[in-house]
Amino acid sequence: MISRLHYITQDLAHIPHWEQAQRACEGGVDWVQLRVKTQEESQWLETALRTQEVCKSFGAKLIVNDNPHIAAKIQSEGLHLGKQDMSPLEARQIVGEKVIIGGTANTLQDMLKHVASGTVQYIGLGPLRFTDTKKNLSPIVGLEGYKRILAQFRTLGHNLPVVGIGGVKADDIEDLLEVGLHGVAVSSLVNLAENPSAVTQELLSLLNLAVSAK
Ligand SMILES: Cc1ncc(COP(=O)(O)OP(=O)(O)O)c(N)n1
Ligand SMILES: Cc1ncsc1CCOP(=O)(O)O
Ligand SMILES: [Mg+2]
Repeated sequence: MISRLHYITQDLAHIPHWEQAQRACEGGVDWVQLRVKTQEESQWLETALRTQEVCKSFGAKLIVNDNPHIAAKIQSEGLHLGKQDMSPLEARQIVGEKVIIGGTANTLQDMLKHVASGTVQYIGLGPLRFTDTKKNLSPIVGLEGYKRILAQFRTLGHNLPVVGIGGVKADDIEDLLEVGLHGVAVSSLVNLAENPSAVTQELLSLLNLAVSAK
């Protein structure tokens, strides 16, 4: 089952990835994506192992961003790949059949490519709006973009879960689920909050509310 809240760590000078994961898990998150951008392989592996320890202690799934080799080494539950990363089919050879592979999309064509691969199990579609968290951001999708792309995707008979990403705020959740997203992926909203666990809790209850209103 693909979670409705994908919590994502980020490189921050004042707090390591595993502590970020701990705060989000304390808020109830069960899906943690480790998104490391500035560490060499050996430090990245150490970070992944420490973050995995935290996730295991909370029963949360760990999704490694970008790096199939680290995902395979630590046997994480998942791996997320974008357009600039290894192809999901190639990565599948490295991580094996059991690992959940997610893929990034910015357009309907990207989504259809993931379906055609036969190996991607969820899609992260975005960005919803501008965000400082990612460099080289793809064109903004916006709420109207989600509405149009998801309607076309479902009309074509596809039912892969799709999560919205990029500048997502608590106030967006109701609208995003209404247009057909399965859930949302958030990073800085939680990581830069004064009380990250409380923000996580709030996001989870808003998602639950939106799901039960469907
Ligand atoms: C859930 C989710 N969706 C999209 C992304 C973005 O992945 P990518 O395009 O590879 O960009 P980076 O995160 O690697 O900068 C994601 N990480 N998670
Ligand atoms: C990884 C990624 N891909 C598209 S936007 C984004 C960053 C999401 O972070 P935030 O929730 O802080 O905008
Ligand atoms: Mg990537």
